[in-house]
Amino acid sequence: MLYSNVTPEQKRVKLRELLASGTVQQFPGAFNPLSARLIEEKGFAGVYISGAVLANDLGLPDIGLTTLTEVATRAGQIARMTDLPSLVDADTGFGEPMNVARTIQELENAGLAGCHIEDQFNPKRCGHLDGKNVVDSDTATKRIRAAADARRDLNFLIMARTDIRATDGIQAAQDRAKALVDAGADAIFPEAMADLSEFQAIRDAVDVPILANMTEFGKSDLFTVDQLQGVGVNMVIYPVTLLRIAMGAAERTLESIKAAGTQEAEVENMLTRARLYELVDYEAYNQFDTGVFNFQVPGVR
Ligand SMILES: C[C@](O)(C(=O)O)[C@H](CC(=O)O)C(=O)O
Ligand SMILES: [Mg+2]
Repeated sequence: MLYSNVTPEQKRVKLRELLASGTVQQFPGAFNPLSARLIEEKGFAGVYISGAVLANDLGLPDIGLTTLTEVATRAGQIARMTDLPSLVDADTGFGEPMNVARTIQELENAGLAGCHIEDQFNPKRCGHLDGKNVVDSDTATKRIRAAADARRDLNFLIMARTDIRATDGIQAAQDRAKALVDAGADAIFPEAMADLSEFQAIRDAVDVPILANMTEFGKSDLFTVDQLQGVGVNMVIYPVTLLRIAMGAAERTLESIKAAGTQEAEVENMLTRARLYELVDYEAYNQFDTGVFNFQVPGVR
């Protein structure tokens, strides 16, 4: 009932264990708190909270318009609804190193297990689009050092994302990954890898866990868990997948209602009322104090 009873500290320990397991851990992107429940129920290892989804959900493009407050608030709402560890996309960390330090503490306060901070210039771009720019190594490593020093829970995961592959190639990505690890990064997110051999190149360059971003319509093919396991990847995210599929269904349904004058044909594709109640654990609320409350809805389907 209400929120997860697993503490943020426990979730951070869990995330560390998952990343040390030697097998690829799948983190689908939750587009709202309820979808995090679904991700947990279906047996995934953890929940990813995408900056693109957060921005797009507000009707905005993913170009660094969202604020720390918006991201920490929404990520906290998602994280508290699941027992799983949640990793959030903190974009460029919302400013200079001191802002990055505050970002980390706010995300700790919001109950996240970790976050990633990237080396793009502001305004940032989607990592799979052309025309993005990266900061120099000094600026990038200062961001990560500030992040690592700011945490009060040493298990809060600081993942450094580098977008440098697109601008300077895979060798530069290897060098940048090494520098970010030296600056205190616990894990590396090499963005927009062209193929599996590039993930292998990053694996060869650093000893920390690495993440694969399997976003659709991007620069990378959609590799399977087995393929990613083969090149030493530790964690895979499907950041925008659930939002894309949900919005696709919403669009088709609106068209269908418009054309048919009723949603009747779409009902079979819907989450039923009973299933929705199950996901929000309606029954537990009923049990809370049956003497005072009685929310029973007999025969719900
Ligand atoms: C992972 C990512 O940073 C995100 O915000 O989810 C995006 C995903 C996308 O736009 O498809 C990215 O820059 O790759
Ligand atoms: Mg992002």
